[in-house]
Amino acid sequence: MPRNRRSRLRADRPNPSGVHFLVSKDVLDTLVRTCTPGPDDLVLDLGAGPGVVTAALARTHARVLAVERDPEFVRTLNSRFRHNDRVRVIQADIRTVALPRRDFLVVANPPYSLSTPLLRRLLGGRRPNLRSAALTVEWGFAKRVTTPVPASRELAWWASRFDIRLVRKVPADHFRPQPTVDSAVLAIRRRPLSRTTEILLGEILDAVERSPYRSAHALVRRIGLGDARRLLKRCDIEPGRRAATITPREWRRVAETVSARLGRGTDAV
Ligand SMILES: C[S@@+](CC[C@H](N)C(=O)[O-])C[C@H]1O[C@@H](n2cnc3c(N)ncnc32)[C@H](O)[C@@H]1O
Repeated sequence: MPRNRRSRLRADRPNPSGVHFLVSKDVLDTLVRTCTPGPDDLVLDLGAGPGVVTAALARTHARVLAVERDPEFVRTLNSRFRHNDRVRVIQADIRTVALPRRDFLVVANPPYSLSTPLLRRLLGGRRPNLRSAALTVEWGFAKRVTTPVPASRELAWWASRFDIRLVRKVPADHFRPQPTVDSAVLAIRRRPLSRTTEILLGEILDAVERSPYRSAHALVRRIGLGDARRLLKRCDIEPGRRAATITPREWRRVAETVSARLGRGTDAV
């Protein structure tokens, strides 16, 4: 049977689990290049399947942790990487598997149904050890998490602590079976921030969630961050703007400015 007919048949097979395997070398290269792991890095492939991403990561000489729930795939992975002591296979659920206590990277094509719980785990914790990630996600999800003014407090929190960038669109035919929607490669990079900035940012985002229609000036004054008008001007934010229109990056600048002021022990903004 001609090759394209065979793959068309595979693509047409019902896929109740919603699992889509990557069949594009180009996308695989993009995923790896986005994170550029090296021999000193620890990289997680979450939802490793038969190991196409794991194999690409192994070629970078990074230490690789392949996490997979399905026992059959785990057997395949163990057999495929049995001679590579830089690759460890773990049979576990990516929603609960213990995350490394040291800095790590994630390069993966995880199940799309788990995109939100996964990002919640990777980006949402108090002191995230995730340094950077390259993930495939549904196109709509990618748009939601990269919009400049996120729709929820949780998305704003992620965006204020990490650079989240849409690297490229990935057409459905880059997977087997084909998903019903297009996908995207998402790049995520941690932006370190001090504990004080983190606390201030949390307070600001809480206040925005409570009072999205309040002006930035009224909101900052209510939180008690000093001379609100001066602080906002210094951060290039028009004080009359509605709180909900201000980007997480701009709020982060406000929190950093206040934090730096507190660090110097002076009230001057
Ligand atoms: C989209 S497939 C990707 C497989 C492979 N990474 C690839 O790109 O070809 C997702 C994989 O995650 C696995 N999986 C689904 N739910 C999981 C979970 N909760 N924990 C761990 N693995 C899971 C599936 O068995 C499947 O192998």
